[in-house]
Amino acid sequence: MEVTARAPGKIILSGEHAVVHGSTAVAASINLYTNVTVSIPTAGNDDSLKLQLKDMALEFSWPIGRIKEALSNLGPPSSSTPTSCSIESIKSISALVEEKNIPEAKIALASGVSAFLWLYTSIQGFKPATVAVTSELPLGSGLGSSAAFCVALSAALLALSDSVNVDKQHQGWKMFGESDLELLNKWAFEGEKIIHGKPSGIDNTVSTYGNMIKFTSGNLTRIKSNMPIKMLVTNTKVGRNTKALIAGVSERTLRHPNAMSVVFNAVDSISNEVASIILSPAPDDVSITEKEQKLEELMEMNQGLLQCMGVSHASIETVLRTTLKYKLASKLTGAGGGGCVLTLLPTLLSGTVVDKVITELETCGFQCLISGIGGNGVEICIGGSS
Ligand SMILES: Nc1ncnc2c1ncn2[C@@H]1O[C@H](COP(=O)(O)OP(=O)(O)O)[C@@H](O)[C@H]1O
Ligand SMILES: C[C@@](O)(CCOP(=O)(O)O)CC(=O)O
Ligand SMILES: [Mg+2]
Repeated sequence: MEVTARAPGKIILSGEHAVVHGSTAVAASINLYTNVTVSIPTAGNDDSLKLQLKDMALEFSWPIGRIKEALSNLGPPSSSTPTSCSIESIKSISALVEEKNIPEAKIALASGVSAFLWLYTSIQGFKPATVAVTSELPLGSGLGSSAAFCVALSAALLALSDSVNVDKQHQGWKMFGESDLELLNKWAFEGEKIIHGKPSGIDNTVSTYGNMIKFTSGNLTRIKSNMPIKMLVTNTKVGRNTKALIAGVSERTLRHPNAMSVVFNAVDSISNEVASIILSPAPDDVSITEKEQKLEELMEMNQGLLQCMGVSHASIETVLRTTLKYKLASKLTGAGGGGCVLTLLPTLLSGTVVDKVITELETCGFQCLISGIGGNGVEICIGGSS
């Protein structure tokens, strides 16, 4: 039996980090996906669990007996009850990951492999399987690869469990029903906790549901955009770690609680305004231009507040300076500290200017892409035979 799931990455239009502290944020899915295929053998003598990270040509394999021994404290799997990984289980899982001697240059993968082991054993138990992963998303760049990985993995694993109802006859990509989406989003959040430390849940939620969402304290409101939004995404290619950046903001908050609370409140107002601008009707080009100008100003304000939180970076500042030469507004997206920067491309901006700004950014060594935003969330495709 084989199931493939694909889940999109995301951009955060406003509110990253502050959303971890209860402020509102606005995010949209992008048309770059992570694919996870889970193959469960029906018979045979291969008694191991394999994780193949195809893009990196890496394979990790554990004898099922070894996993059982390490996680002997786990009861039978309960796929309908999302459970947090205890400190004891995370220690056992870390030991299983350490045995694989991940090369130092790729050690950031360790948290993803740990999340994999937790989601797999919690949903499927101690069954042998091969899990293959590919991704169009750059890892650790602010486009939510960690959430897309957890969402696609949870979807494929749940599709093979008794907890969700999937039409096994249906050919091609299909979506889950509303209650199944809620369940898989909760599982993905448990995986994201292992990777991010203290996630807000916005990334797994937008990857699960797709489109555009407003998110506050675990609650989502779907947003139907009333204007075309075109974003240039510039990857500075400066590596960083979301978990460390979130922890840094929390430490700053402990040192300066009053000042940071004002910063988070300002971000909350910005995100609510961003959402209402996107939602409000725009009957003609003039009103679209007015809305774009307001969004640009709010992006600049949000970027200033992200600097206050200490998550900007010299490479991000270079992108800001470069795009400003063309009168374009930018802000970092995701955790910052490097990673990706968003630049709003107004509808009436000429293609020549877009080409010029991209050329100049690429000359600095950055990578640019114009992503489609607001597509479907997670989807699955049943394949193979039982
Ligand atoms: N396709 C994948 N395969 C394995 N691990 C992944 C994959 N995608 C993401 N991860 C895990 O998520 C981490 C990146 O997450 P994070 O630092 O939150 O950045 P982002 O979510 O912005 O890409 C990776 O270092 C890895 O541990
Ligand atoms: C910084 C944060 O707001 C977004 C992190 O996004 P990413 O992992 O950098 O793609 C954290 C979170 O909301 O969980
Ligand atoms: Mg992440």
